[in-house]
Amino acid sequence: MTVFRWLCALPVDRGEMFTVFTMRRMLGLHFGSHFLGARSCSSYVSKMRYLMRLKEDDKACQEALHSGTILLYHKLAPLLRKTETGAYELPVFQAPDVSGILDKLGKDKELLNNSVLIGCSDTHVAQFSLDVGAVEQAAAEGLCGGVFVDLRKAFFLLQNSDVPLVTQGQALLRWHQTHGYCSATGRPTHSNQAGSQRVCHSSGIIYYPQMAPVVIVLVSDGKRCLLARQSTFPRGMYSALSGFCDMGETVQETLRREVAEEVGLELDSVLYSRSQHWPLPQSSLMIGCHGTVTSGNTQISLRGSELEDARWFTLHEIQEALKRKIPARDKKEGPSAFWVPPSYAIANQLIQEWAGQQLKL
Ligand SMILES: NC(=O)C1=CN([C@@H]2O[C@H](COP(=O)(O)OP(=O)(O)OC[C@H]3O[C@@H](n4cnc5c(N)ncnc54)[C@H](O)[C@@H]3O)[C@@H](O)[C@H]2O)C=CC1
Ligand SMILES: [Mg+2]
Repeated sequence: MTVFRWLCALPVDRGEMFTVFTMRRMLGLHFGSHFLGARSCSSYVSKMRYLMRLKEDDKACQEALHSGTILLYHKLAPLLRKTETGAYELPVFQAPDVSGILDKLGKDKELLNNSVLIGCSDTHVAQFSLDVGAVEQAAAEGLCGGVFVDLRKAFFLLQNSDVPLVTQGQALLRWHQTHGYCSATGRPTHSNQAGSQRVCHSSGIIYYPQMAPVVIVLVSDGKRCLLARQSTFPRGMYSALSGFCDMGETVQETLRREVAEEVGLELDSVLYSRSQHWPLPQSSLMIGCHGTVTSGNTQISLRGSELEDARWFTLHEIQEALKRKIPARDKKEGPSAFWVPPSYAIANQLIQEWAGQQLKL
């Protein structure tokens, strides 16, 4: 029995997720390699301390903005630029470039101060994102030499390594755009320079950017895996089961409930795999797991209108779907050929991980 199978055998109600986290760390599996990364610890610590300072010190953050880099968005659509090879990249600007563009478009250069901090390079060059939705889109595109693209589409166009920064930038901008008022007093809230919090001066309430916890689980019966589709998904796309955590639930309670609610199955065991920030439609922290059901417990029963279809797929079907161009456009296979979310999405990563483990059995 492989390590994967052995870990999967942990019962869902006794083998708490924490046990699984610890075991995976001890075994040096995926979790460890994500977590430790390749960079030296001291450079990482100094970066994190620098970012902390920028969040706490408005003056230092404003200085960092003037020497930093900025990603641009228009009504939350990131700016992309097509390269000579036909690939898309994320153009970055500096504060004087953005001031110049705003000036040419007749807008107040003060708009630059709405930039929010999203990270910094190894050499402490701060990275910001800014929404220039107040200016005319085509004029801004002309001056910036790119196009503002809906984030969903950008997932298919960008390199995977560019996606986390662009989604983080969009999510933080969206949060500011929807938290302009205090929910207790109705008065305006004010952001700090970094954009890491907003405060209502009248009530003193401080608001912090939030993500909703969501579980996503790839259920397997040992030989096949279960994927489902909502009617709003693009044609032919199936994904792993997912659902928002209810107030007061643990991760394993949500996993068990969502699988029971959506497909009428009872999970036998679960294994934490990885997590991902997902910006759509609003920020979620996706907690990705593998789940198993016993072979006598595989009869799917859909409830209500949430899922349009749910099916068991064989390893061969999954391998074909992973190879397929997405969205599926192969004329021979027809527009509704089965495909899975793009490689950046955690659903895809869970599917790939399952397929890899099946091949080792
Ligand atoms: N990155 C990835 O690979 C994937 C990401 N997702 C994301 O996971 C999220 C949850 O997926 P679903 O299966 O649709 O969830 P779900 O199964 O919990 O159903 C959504 C429904 O739950 C209710 N709900 C409860 N709490 C909510 C909250 N905090 N925000 C919004 N609705 C809430 C609403 O009625 C909503 O229509 C979605 O945002 C989706 O974009 C889903 C699949 C793959
Ligand atoms: Mg769901």
